[in-house]
Amino acid sequence: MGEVDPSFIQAIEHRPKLTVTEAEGIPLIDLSISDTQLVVSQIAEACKNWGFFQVINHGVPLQLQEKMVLASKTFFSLSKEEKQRVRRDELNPLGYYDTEHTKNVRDWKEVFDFTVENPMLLPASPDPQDKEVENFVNQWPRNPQHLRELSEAYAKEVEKLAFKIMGLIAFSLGLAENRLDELFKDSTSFIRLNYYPPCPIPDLALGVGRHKDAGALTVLYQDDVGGLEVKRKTDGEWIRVKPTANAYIINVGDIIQVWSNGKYESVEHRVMVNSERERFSIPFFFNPSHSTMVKPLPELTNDENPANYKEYNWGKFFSSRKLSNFKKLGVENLQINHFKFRNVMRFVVSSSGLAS
Ligand SMILES: O=C(O)CCC(=O)C(=O)O
Ligand SMILES: [Fe+2]
Repeated sequence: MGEVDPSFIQAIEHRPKLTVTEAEGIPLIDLSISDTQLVVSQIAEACKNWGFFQVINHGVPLQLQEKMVLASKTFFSLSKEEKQRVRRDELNPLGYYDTEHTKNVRDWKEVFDFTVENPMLLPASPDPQDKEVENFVNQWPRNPQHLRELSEAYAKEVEKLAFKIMGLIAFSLGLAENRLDELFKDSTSFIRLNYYPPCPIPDLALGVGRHKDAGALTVLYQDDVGGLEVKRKTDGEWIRVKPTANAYIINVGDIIQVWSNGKYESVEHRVMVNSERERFSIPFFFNPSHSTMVKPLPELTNDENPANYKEYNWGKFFSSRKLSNFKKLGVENLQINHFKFRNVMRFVVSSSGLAS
């Protein structure tokens, strides 16, 4: 084993256990069931109890998914020089990147990011006074040649699934199915191709460190290797999400947590790596337009159940996150907790659970 860059090493309390707990408990939901009420109630339970679930019979053509995975494998198998040609930088956050950090520890992975809307509009800076908006444009490698065409077709299909699940979630909150749809016009949704190479120190490093997804919803493909772990809400134990053939993993992001006024929480997760097999995954991050002001939905708040979060602008939040990854600020990056009201009267009995 050669020398490993110390920036990959997790603090002792965040290192993974090599004995894996694989729970049967993470719900598997069949979207082809004609009883919509049943599907909606399954989704409500899953969002409340886990923040995670898997879906089958989801409508994304299997052949397209297989081609997408194959193209991703081909891209990551190219030489470093070839991949660096589409490297992302401070000016363009899209493309290839191999030094991603989560909470200031380096992740054992390489990624390739592209947006669904091309170009994508985002604030030029996180500064609230700066009103400038910038266009971000995808960068495509020369190889594999068909990556662009394939990625665009795949993005369309997965986006359809994301809208469908968002509709079911809205329904489960007592809202009209299309209540949130318009917020995803001019979306900032993006897809990440993840490649986790075999790792000589799987007990010290992580493919992705513990984090919550900042957007609305994540629709994730994972291969059969396994490694994704979810922090179980009941006891804080890290639980492995069992790879399930032809399933997508869905998780609630921070924005749904705020929209639902905390009813559906965004749950922490991480990715373990292993010393034998490389792993591929493809998350689709379903994000609203940059101009969206995120706050608890008025239909879900009232005098008895007041808003638990202050309003924030999604575009500014997103660009602040992107920037903190480049600058490696050495401090905690922006979290939705920072927008939580500290209502002493309401939370006096459970103050310990609020500080996180
Ligand atoms: O690779 C995975 O299974 C999940 C990756 C992830 O959580 C992320 O990219 O946000
Ligand atoms: Fe994630």
